[in-house]
Amino acid sequence: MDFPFDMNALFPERITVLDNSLSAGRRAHGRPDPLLQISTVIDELGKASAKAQQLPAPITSAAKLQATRHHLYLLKDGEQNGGRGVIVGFLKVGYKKLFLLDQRGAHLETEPLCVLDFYVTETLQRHGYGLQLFDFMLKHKRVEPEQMAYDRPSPKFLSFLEKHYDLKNSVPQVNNFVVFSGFFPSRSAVQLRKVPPKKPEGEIKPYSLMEREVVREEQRALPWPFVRPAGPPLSPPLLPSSPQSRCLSVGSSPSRALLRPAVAPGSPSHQLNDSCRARRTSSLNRSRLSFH
Ligand SMILES: CC(=O)SCCNC(=O)CCNC(=O)[C@H](O)C(C)(C)COP(=O)(O)OP(=O)(O)OC[C@H]1O[C@@H](n2cnc3c(N)ncnc32)[C@H](O)[C@@H]1OP(=O)(O)O
Repeated sequence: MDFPFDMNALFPERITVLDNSLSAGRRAHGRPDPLLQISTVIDELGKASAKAQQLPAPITSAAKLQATRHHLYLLKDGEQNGGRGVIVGFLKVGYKKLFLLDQRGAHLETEPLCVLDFYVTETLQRHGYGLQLFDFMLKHKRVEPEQMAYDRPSPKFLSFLEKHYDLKNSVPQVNNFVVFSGFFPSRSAVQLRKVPPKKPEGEIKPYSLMEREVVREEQRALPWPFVRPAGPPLSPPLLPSSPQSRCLSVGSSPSRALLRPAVAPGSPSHQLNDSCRARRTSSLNRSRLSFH
């Protein structure tokens, strides 16, 4: 991806780590970083990533990065574009409070580092750039791939994780985060706490909101399970098979959702949870067949 300005001047390093300051590190001649140009790069990458993943709206933008404590790793090839450099791709990570199910189905409160967005320019995919970005991030964050959670990984990303890090056995969840079998034993007691049996309402957030779900939530007036008033939907309804389709339970905002008690097998809620789990699993299976 090339831009009408010099990437090498903007991003001195091959891989730049950006946080909410959007500072690329160098302050040429005492002047601040050209924030506008950096913002343009992030916004365009976010749009390209959303398009590649068929998301309704970007989950990465300069404004979103400024508003969070996420880290964005940006990879350039400094020799392309007549020596001005091109942006190859990016990887965005951040810590999230998540309620996850371990292998035995017990709810656990966790706060892992999550991969939230990941994109390499179409023409440069399968050249090892994604691996360079990911390896850099692992070292920078001092984390192992199996200790991380993955926010609705795409088929390509699942293939990437299996190929490079041998991550293939995911532990079923009721939200759309994916964790692999090494996740639970490898976490320290501090990072992984078993959920106490009872907590005051509102304190526990059962299913954490995904970045990409927030995009949809921002367009909604009322959270599930409240029924929307009559009138046209604010965003198009999702087909069960569409890439944006979600388990309804994930749509509950963490700031609004309450921990629901266990439900009896056969009850409507139980069936809903089952159908959500089945849908995610089937979507993972389906996605493995649909690489192109
Ligand atoms: C939580 C999330 O962020 S989910 C969103 C992930 N992002 C996307 O799906 C956007 C589109 N895809 C991409 O941008 C890239 O393919 C990435 C970021 C997933 C991987 O980056 P790359 O530079 O292509 O990865 P890299 O070259 O290091 O590794 C290649 C491996 O990735 C996987 N992969 C990459 N592209 C593809 C593809 N088109 N089809 C299937 N697998 C692919 C394969 O395992 C591939 O190995 P192979 O070529 O031997 O089959």
